[in-house]
Amino acid sequence: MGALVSKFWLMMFAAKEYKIVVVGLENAGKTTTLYKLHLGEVVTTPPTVGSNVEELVYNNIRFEVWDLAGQERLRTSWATYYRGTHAVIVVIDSTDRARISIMKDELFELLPHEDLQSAVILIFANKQDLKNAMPPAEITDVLSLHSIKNHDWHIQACSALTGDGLYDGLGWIAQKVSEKTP
Ligand SMILES: Nc1nc2c(ncn2[C@@H]2O[C@H](COP(=O)(O)OP(=O)(O)OP(=O)(O)O)[C@@H](O)[C@H]2O)c(=O)[nH]1
Ligand SMILES: [Mg+2]
Repeated sequence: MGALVSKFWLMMFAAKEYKIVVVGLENAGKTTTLYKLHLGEVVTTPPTVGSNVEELVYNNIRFEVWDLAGQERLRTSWATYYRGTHAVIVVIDSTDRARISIMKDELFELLPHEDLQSAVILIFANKQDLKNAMPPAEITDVLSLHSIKNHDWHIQACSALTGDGLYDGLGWIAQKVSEKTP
């Protein structure tokens, strides 16, 4: 009986873990975002090769967050992480006007992937602490976000350095995933 009860609680608890994958071009701020959320600190790391994974708890919801590598030769590995994903976070360097069209191509390549059909998409318009950052409305236009029809999406201005906006974005994901699987 005791074992049955603890299995029940384990299942209830386990049911509340959601998987997030974090993608974006190199230097966008994905790893900085992950560790600012995980540790509350800015951690300086070399460019990611492979991935980092950490658990975050927000509003009693557990997230397993996978921070992937953004360099061009490593982006082909993103799809190997998609299975079981509830949310994708796309981190944008809002100052990088030259390469945002590359991120648009990457975004529209990942959206139809079969493992992401029920995933919600959060775009972090990162580096808003810098003067020349594009505002979210401009990024929305350049990325043609309004043409996304099959996924819930949301854009959030943020700075992984100061932490501004990060929990607003995570809160949007928390709300969306718990609506889908109450
Ligand atoms: N000013 C500013 N700099 C940031 C911000 N977020 C990240 N950075 C800086 O951007 C650089 C790249 O950050 P990373 O988090 O390593 O970037 P990444 O997206 O993980 O890059 P890859 O691992 O190569 O894909 C670092 O020098 C960070 O300190 C931000 O919000 N504002
Ligand atoms: Mg990284």
